[in-house]
Amino acid sequence: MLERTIAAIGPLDVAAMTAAGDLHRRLTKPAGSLGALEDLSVRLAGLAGTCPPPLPEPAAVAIFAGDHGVHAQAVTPWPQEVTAQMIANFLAGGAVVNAFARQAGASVTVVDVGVGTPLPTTPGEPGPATLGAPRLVTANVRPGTRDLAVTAALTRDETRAAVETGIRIADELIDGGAGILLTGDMGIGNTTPAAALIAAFTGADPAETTGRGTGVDDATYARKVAVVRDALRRHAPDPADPLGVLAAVGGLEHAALAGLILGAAARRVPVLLDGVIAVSAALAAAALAPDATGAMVAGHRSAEPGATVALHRLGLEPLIDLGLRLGEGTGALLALPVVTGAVRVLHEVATFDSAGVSEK
Ligand SMILES: Cc1cc2ncn([C@H]3O[C@H](COP(=O)(O)O)[C@@H](O)[C@H]3O)c2cc1C
Ligand SMILES: O=C(O)c1cccnc1
Repeated sequence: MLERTIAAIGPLDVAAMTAAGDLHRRLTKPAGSLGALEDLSVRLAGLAGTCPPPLPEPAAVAIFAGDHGVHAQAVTPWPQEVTAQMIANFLAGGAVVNAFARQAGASVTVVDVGVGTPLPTTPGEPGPATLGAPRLVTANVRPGTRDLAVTAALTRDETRAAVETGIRIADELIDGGAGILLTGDMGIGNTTPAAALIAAFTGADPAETTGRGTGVDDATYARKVAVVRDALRRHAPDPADPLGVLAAVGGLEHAALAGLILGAAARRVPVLLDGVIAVSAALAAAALAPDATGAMVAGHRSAEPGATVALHRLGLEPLIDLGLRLGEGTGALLALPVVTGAVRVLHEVATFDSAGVSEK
């Protein structure tokens, strides 16, 4: 499934991009006046292979949840059970991501790809990922990763299973009608593997890729950087072997998000990236299929320093920069109206000719 998906990912359609650029020049506004929205809409035309590209509606957030063996290294002050407890909160509609999803009109799908503690009784309906009320998909590859400070976090088979879960969720959501996918994550400790992945794929120093996550103190931060540094030394992951990197120092939600991104790219549907977990997964997706970057839209710049390192490597400019450091998909949801607006311009704005407006 992974190989088939990678093979389906192709470059942007140049003719559709040229048509979008030409259309922009005829719309009733000074050329270039919509800044980054113009480039984005041109790229989305290239992704869709048509101008104007379809409006990115409806939107579907997929929150991949997993636990982390590296929690044992005290890299986060939060107990591991919070991952499962937050899943219950997502399904009950009480988290920040739910509030923003309601505002944006987006569906929420929670995927247990590797939660390590039992889920509290879940009010959500189990079943396939579709558009609608928050729902839970159970696809638990293993109950949390192994401790990457001691051994490889995952086997290659487990990594592939998580990536393919992400691809399957992308397919289900798109088959259900989604016009854009948004990445979400939940996993106490997951900023540590994200920092390790970004360092492994970019070659940046762990001090540049590691942040304070949920807000760790100085001692915990120093420990976290050391854990990432030691893990890279121990595993020496090869960036030319993306599954190997994910297996050595990644997480199940990171692997599944890489799959979601690849799945969206293969279907030529845009995928709006959230924060540092998402962009670390995006580096893995781009290493597996370089053309996948054509489908990626960076929602926001996470306050986590690794996010900026990853975005730079991916060549993506984030749409908003609000100092968010939450995850869940919150930054992607806030950016969604910007993406929709960029495309709507190509659908609805009059041309100088049609509106009888004089050109300069
Ligand atoms: C109540 C709560 C809600 C969250 N929602 C997202 N995260 C975010 O914080 C975690 C990563 O940070 P670290 O690596 O420092 O543990 C992830 O679960 C991420 O999704 C949350 C964290 C907490 C505590
Ligand atoms: O950028 C993120 O996604 C993020 C930042 C801090 C904690 N959890 C997630």
